[in-house]
Amino acid sequence: MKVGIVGAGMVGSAAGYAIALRGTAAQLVFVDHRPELARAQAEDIAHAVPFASTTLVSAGDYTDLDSAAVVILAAGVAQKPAESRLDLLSRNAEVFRDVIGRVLTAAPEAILLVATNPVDIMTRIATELSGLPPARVIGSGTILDTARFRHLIGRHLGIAPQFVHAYVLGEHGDSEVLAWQSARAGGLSLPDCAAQMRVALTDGLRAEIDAGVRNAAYTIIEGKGATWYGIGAGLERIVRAIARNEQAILTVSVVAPEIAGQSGVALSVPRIVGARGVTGDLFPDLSGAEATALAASARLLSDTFAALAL
Ligand SMILES: NC(=O)C1=CN([C@@H]2O[C@H](COP(=O)(O)OP(=O)(O)OC[C@H]3O[C@@H](n4cnc5c(N)ncnc54)[C@H](O)[C@@H]3O)[C@@H](O)[C@H]2O)C=CC1
Ligand SMILES: CC(=O)C(=O)O
Repeated sequence: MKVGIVGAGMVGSAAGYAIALRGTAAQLVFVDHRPELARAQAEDIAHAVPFASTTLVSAGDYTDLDSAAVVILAAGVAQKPAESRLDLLSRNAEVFRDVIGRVLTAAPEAILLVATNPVDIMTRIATELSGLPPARVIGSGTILDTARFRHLIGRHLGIAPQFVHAYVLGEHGDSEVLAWQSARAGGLSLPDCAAQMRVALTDGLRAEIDAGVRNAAYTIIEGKGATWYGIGAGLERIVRAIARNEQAILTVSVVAPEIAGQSGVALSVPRIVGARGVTGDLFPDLSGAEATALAASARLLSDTFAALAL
């Protein structure tokens, strides 16, 4: 399978590195409006391949995306310290107006995988600009927030995060919703698992985990200017689900006819991902407060999109 990556900065290159190390794609092509950056990233990542896989890594222009099955969109500006993801919207909408048509001319059959922030609204914009069915325009959504949630729960309980089933829903951003009610580990609810592992799961501890997930990007950006490893691995995970037609359950963002009281909004719930893109949604049990917060998150995304003159 051929994968294209438009935007060869920190996120695009981290995704490409993860894909090349795991051999998820047979061929990987970087495109950037700074061609020298795309070339340098491709060359650097190609030098990792002999240690790991047989992925052919190159840089090119849009025409080199021909026959790509997936194109990752990681082009645009990223947050500076104290900026929110929503602050990036008008600048990155402009980038997508430049990029989407060119990608589809070269690779009309591709699934678009959006990473650029604010990712939910950029997914909605990419869906509108491309005219593709929503199943084929997938935002990375809260895949990263879900990983952060599983990491913190697993660390607290003393179990590997792969065995924690807990999801972050809604916006990939400040209004996201940690779905505690449905979270499980080892077939147990979290309170039961915590009791059997003899660890406390107090309200204070839940609040600490909530803040750790919600504020992770701000803390990391404060420390090193941007985040890239987590999302790079998350993007590889989505590409793998498509490449292997896994029907994996991942929290990704697609435009839905109606969700959490809003129509046409893109936000994350657990979704089934395979070769045809997203083919189904799952709705975890939510507490009353979680359902209210999800509706508020959907409303925020809907209102922000409506305020954007496309
Ligand atoms: N979805 C998620 O969970 C995450 C999303 N992000 C987002 O990913 C995006 C990229 O972040 P970084 O890689 O850190 O930024 P970066 O600045 O390192 O890379 C962005 C790249 O886009 C390129 N670019 C800009 N305009 C372009 C255009 N019109 N055509 C082609 N290429 C263009 C730039 O030359 C640059 O190489 C940001 O919007 C950031 O907020 C970052 C982390 C996590
Ligand atoms: C930057 C960003 O969206 C994140 O790390 O969550």
